Amino acid sequence: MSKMRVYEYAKKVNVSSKDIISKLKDMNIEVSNHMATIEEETVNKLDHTYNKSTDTKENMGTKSRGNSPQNSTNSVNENDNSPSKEKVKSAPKNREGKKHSQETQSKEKKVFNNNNNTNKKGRNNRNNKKQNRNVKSTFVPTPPKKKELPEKITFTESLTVAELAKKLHREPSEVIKKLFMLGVMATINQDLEKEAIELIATDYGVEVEEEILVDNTDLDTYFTEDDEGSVEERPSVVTIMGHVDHGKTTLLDSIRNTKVTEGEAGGITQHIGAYQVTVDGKKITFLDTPGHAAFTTMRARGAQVTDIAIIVVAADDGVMPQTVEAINHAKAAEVPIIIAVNKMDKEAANPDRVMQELTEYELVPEAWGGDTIFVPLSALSGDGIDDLLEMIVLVSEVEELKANPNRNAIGTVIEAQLDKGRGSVATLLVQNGTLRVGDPIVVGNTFGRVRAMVNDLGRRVKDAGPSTPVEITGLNDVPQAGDRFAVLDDEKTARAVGESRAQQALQAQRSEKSRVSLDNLFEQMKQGEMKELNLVLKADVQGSVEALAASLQKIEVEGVNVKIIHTGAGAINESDISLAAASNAIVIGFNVRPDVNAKRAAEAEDVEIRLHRIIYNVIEEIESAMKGMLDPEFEEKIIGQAEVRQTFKVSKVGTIAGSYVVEGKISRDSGVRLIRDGIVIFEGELDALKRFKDDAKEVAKGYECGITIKNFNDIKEGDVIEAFIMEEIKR
Ligand SMILES: Nc1nc2c(ncn2[C@@H]2O[C@H](COP(=O)(O)OP(=O)(O)OP(=O)(O)O)[C@@H](O)[C@H]2O)c(=O)[nH]1
Repeated sequence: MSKMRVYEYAKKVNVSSKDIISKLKDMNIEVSNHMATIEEETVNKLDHTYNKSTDTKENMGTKSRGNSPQNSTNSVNENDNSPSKEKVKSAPKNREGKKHSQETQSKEKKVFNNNNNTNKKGRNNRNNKKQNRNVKSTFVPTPPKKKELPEKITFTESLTVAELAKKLHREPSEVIKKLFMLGVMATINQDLEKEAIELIATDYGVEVEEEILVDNTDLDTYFTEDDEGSVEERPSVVTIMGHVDHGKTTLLDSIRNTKVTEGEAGGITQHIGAYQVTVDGKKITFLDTPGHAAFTTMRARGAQVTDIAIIVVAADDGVMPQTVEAINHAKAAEVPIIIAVNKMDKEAANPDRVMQELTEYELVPEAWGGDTIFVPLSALSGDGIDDLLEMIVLVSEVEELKANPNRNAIGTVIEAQLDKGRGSVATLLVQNGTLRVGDPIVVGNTFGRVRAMVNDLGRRVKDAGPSTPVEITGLNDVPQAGDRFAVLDDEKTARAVGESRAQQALQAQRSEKSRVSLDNLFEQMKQGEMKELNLVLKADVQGSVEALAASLQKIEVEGVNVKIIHTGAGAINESDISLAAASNAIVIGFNVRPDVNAKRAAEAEDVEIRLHRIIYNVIEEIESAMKGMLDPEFEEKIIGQAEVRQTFKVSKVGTIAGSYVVEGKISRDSGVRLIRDGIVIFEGELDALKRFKDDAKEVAKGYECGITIKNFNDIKEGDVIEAFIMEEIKR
């Protein structure tokens, strides 16, 4: 027998082409469709099968379809020597088949009729079994390589076609075909969108689930909401703001002195950046850094720690620029405002004026029909402070401030610094949960285990609940004020998260670094016409760093702004220098010195280090440095005049003005103006300046010269040629 086409053979043995294709597939012979040619050898094999089973053909065509799966299985069991037993048992094929028949059969008939239609195959498998049973010890087709479909696949974000195929235990080509049928054109390495993945999986009848990656290095993920049932009332956190000298510090001190010791007999207050007082059995937490700079710095870092803002206004001074700033900061943060009208003991005190002025900022006292609380007091004498505290308690109650003490602590860094004896010391404000000694913790880009906790009275404590400020030790590095912290379940995770956060921060710093490389600096300047002065700031304590940074960032010299690329507490180290070197920055040390390695590196890399002890000096120095690096400003200076006495027209050269220098000099590189009857006719550049036949660099007063002007020939006798240069003005 010779070669023949599938349909011819099907006709010959009186079965459908589809059956033949399936049969061939079972024999591991791929044919594309019913027109495909089958080799003689294959024909022989088929003959072998079909001839032997011609007596069962009837069964093949009809009965097998009617067979219950049970029968089918039984029939196989009878004929156990066949490897196809496993195949029959493979349930997913049925599942897959069912899916197909329901959803995509019609489509598949068009495209997958060649080899992929498992529905048909399933039926044929059963046919095979039937044959195998009836035709014992005949040719047994090798089982196809297809593996079972998985029950379920998962993916994160996306999968390539190849990855999806692998997960489905299918050939990529098969998946590509399916995608094509579903209207998606894809190549093997193409990333598939979620919809496409779901479409394919559903088509195979495989469950699919997208796994959302939780980035455990993002501290946000730990700042979760608590359910209603688990939260309890917590103390409010209060910030005091106001204009210079209106009495913020005095107020903070007098509250602390009168109240802290009252509650905690014998306690010696300790400055840790925040303290708590007890009023009518309720606690209030005060942030101890007066002024809105700290408040804003924290807010800028995404830390919302303040619940209530007290704005101090001196009754003898009234609303001042920083009062307004403070109001705006509080409003921007959407925290309730209480106005403390201070210095009421003073004769010049005029609380009505304060109230009047504040109405402009929508802060209207209750007595005047508004809802702003005004408390007249004297921070100095202590009068009215109790009223203020009562009002704070009242507002806290209205605000319904709640937290869940029974969870891992989360919160914000109030202050942090490097202590010679204790290492990294950080004041944390617990905002939710309870912080305990021994807790594994991630603080900003640092990590550790809470070694010791000290409260605002300098006492060691074992735990700290919501709204409590505590100073902790045990971190691997100094975090920054405004950094957030979270307690993790175990130290290993804390370390991993902390380390990877530090790494990320470093990378972010590096990428920032590469933004101001020599390669793109010019481009940047050209685009934004903006120059930046990069600075690395190091100071003894984090507080000074922040103060310094805030002041420096305020410096404005036209067109140039300060960019602080790195700050930190502690000595200037080698990494500061390498960062500065890479980003063309100046290093400023405030009350700190470079260590030996840093000194060496700075010399090698030619990095400038500026050491200061007074903030004002730093600012002044930077300001003048910035002025120096501005584009120079130019001023025009007239250097001379020449009278045109004669003109010569020379082809190719143009008009040559035979001139006489009447004043100053004319130089080769000067700009020129042609003046006729006192009117400037033309302004441009000198083209050539000659003395007789020779080029001259400059021609002084009293000498004759030949002048040509670039792109200008309309020169007449009697014209005046004025020469000028642009001179740089020193700032
Ligand atoms: N008479 C009187 N003087 C007060 C009162 N409160 C504060 N002062 C005085 O006002 C001056 C400034 O007070 P501070 O508490 O330093 O003011 P501040 O707002 O903290 O000032 P900065 O820290 O410079 O922003 C000090 O001399 C205080 O003694 C008060 O209630 N009555």
